[in-house]
Amino acid sequence: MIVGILKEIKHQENRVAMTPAGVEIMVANGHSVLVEKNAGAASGFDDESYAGAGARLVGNPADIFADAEMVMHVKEPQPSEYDLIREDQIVFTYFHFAAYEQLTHAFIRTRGIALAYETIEDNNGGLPLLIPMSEVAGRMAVQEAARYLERTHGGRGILLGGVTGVPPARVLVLGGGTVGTNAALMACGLGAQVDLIDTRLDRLRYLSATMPKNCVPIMSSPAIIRQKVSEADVIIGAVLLPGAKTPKLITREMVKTMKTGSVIVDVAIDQGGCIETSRPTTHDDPVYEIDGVLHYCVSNMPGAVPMTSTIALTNATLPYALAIASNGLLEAVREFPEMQKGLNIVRGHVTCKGVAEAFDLDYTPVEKSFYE
Ligand SMILES: NC(=O)C1=CN([C@@H]2O[C@H](COP(=O)(O)OP(=O)(O)OC[C@H]3O[C@@H](n4cnc5c(N)ncnc54)[C@H](O)[C@@H]3O)[C@@H](O)[C@H]2O)C=CC1
Ligand SMILES: CC(=O)C(=O)O
Repeated sequence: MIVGILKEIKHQENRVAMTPAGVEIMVANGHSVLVEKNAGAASGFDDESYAGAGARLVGNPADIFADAEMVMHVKEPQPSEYDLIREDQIVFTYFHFAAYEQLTHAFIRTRGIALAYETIEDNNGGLPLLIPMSEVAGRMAVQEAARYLERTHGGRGILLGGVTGVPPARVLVLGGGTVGTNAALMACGLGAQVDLIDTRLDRLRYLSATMPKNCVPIMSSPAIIRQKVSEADVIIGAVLLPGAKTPKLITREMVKTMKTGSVIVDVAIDQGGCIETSRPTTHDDPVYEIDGVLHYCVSNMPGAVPMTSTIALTNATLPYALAIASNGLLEAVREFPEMQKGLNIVRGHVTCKGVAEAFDLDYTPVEKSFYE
């Protein structure tokens, strides 16, 4: 198969969809890999290393869209790319359609095949292509919160861990999945007092048994969230309903009860965010203030640490990309059944229930979409 690796064009996105080591494996398996010039530069991979791995370097993204049967990105296609996507072309990337109505309608019109990293889901509810970036974003969330709590960055002027005789900051983490657990571990490591909220009793039981003593796993309810919000110095939003728009668990009224200079990091912003006052921001201008509370809502946080993130992402995506290239999409889905849930839009049909519900569109089961 001809596989295309595009340079990211989303603002301040520095990752790339495949490392030279990944390209070498694709080429060794008989595939042609087209890599856009400079695609890996910000992740520390120069054009020579891609050429050395057997890639053909291409100057113009339009040529990659024209030749490749599957194109790989990190983030969602941008408006300048919509018209380049061809019917039946596989686009393998993070889409987060439920948060982007314009992108959803544009992709439907292309009649291409959208295979979304973030909704590939195994039988146990695991999200193998979201996990590595959620690990990065969860860990980063605490770094960012610590930075913006500093007075010099507009925050309350407190240290997450406190010091002898001075209490630590209180951190509220909404969602005890990958982002939430990684954030809680980092905050605990720095000495903060952490409340970690989730809806799943079995998950809470596991977290109670494995998390440090300064982390308290708690069952989610509007009442407990209301109480904990008013006590928190930091809130980290890490809730997910795969494929769907994130529920708003914290209202503007609740944000008003927070202390001046406290910090919200809404990591879940890529699916719409779980706090009513959240709106997407960029690495250039990551923070804004509402009712005295700083909001950090960058929708591509791992893009700030591309050398770590690009390798972690390729480690997870490569087996799937290789299976598609070697055996075709349908056979690859038979080999890795979790990929079926990754198919969000197929030949003009919305095949992900969460996306259909977000925009009141017709839902078509994947099996039907290939034959209509
Ligand atoms: N902004 C960024 O750069 C990045 C954002 N993300 C996003 O972070 C979000 C979380 O991702 P993961 O941790 O991987 O998902 P996950 O599926 O591992 O965890 C989500 C957790 O939310 C819990 N949950 C659902 N409803 C809840 C409720 N009402 N109250 C409390 N908890 C609830 C679930 O039980 C689950 O444990 C996703 O939207 C993901 O796309 C991930 C990576 C980077
Ligand atoms: C998960 C995601 O959207 C990201 O890593 O940017």
